[in-house]
Amino acid sequence: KIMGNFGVVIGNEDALAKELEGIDMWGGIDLFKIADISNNRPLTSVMYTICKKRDMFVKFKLSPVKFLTYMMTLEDHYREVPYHNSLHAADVVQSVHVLLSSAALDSVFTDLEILSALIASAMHDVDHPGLSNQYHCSNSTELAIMYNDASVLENHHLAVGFKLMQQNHCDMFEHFTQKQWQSLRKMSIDMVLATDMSKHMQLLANLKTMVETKKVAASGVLMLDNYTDRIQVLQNMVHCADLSNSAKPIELYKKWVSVIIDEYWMQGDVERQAGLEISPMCDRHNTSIERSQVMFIDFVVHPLLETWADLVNPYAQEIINELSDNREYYASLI
Ligand SMILES: COc1ccc(-c2ccn(C[C@@H](O)CN3CCOCC3)n2)cc1OC1CCCC1
Ligand SMILES: [Zn+2]
Repeated sequence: KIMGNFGVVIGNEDALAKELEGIDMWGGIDLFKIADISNNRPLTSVMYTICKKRDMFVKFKLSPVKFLTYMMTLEDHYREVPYHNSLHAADVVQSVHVLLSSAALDSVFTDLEILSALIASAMHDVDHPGLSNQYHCSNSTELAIMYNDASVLENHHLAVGFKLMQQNHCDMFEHFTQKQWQSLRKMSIDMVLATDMSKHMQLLANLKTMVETKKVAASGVLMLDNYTDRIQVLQNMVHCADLSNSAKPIELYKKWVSVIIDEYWMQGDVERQAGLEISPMCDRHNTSIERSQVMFIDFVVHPLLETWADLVNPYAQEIINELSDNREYYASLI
């Protein structure tokens, strides 16, 4: 009875059903609660529910059993770190699902592009060690050597995510044509590599250019007529979802702040122990949580989400409003 209604076998399906009702809405689900009632399978249950809703099993002849076996294996390969665990992956999957549903993107993307964005989101931080790229490169760790200091973590997440697909009973894309497989793989790789924060400025610049030159059909949907434009919108969508905590309802946002700070401070402790320079905002003995959130919103999150809102205007205004309210909340605590 692996099938359950949400891909996971638990005692209380109806409690999970209740919690997942808001899955199509921005901030509509509480992943911390879903982790509790899904027997700590938030990623599997969210991904299964969304793919079911989007009829992906029929569209791509996916074996639900193989899909679930892969998703549970993928979820098992997320580490028990405070932030970059399967809860965060589930959050990014659900956020991408909502961003994809924006009216401005209505029937803009193909089913394969949508599936690729969901798969990329599900695997985008798998086996994250809770230590940053900077840490790996500064210390020439095994991963840094493996990937020559270039998007070290992101390359690792992709390698793990795709390697697991080759495992027994995990080959859910067995019915894909070579063309479909190559396309999904290339798009997923391009999206996950774009979650490297060192690519943020370049991604934002591309998005701004797209907004300035955007072509909109009479129906109001975006016109994207080449791979470069299409993948840039998908990359920015996943990147927005990855950094969207501060644009969610304040109670959820506060939970994300407490776990990301734990991870930053754990990294700072490792650096202090090793006599290394402590990374920005990672020193538990001198970080103002409120000030750093306000700065992160002002310098990173708001510029990105505001540009995204321009692209899909006016369908992301609620996200911008939520972000501004949350910024004021932390600014008032400084
Ligand atoms: C809810 O707040 C956040 C949500 C997500 C992130 C976030 C996502 C990816 N990153 C990048 C790090 O994975 C890499 N860093 C390099 C510096 O060392 C620590 C590791 N950070 C950050 C957040 O706040 C930070 C803590 C105070 C202000 C900024
Ligand atoms: Zn992430």
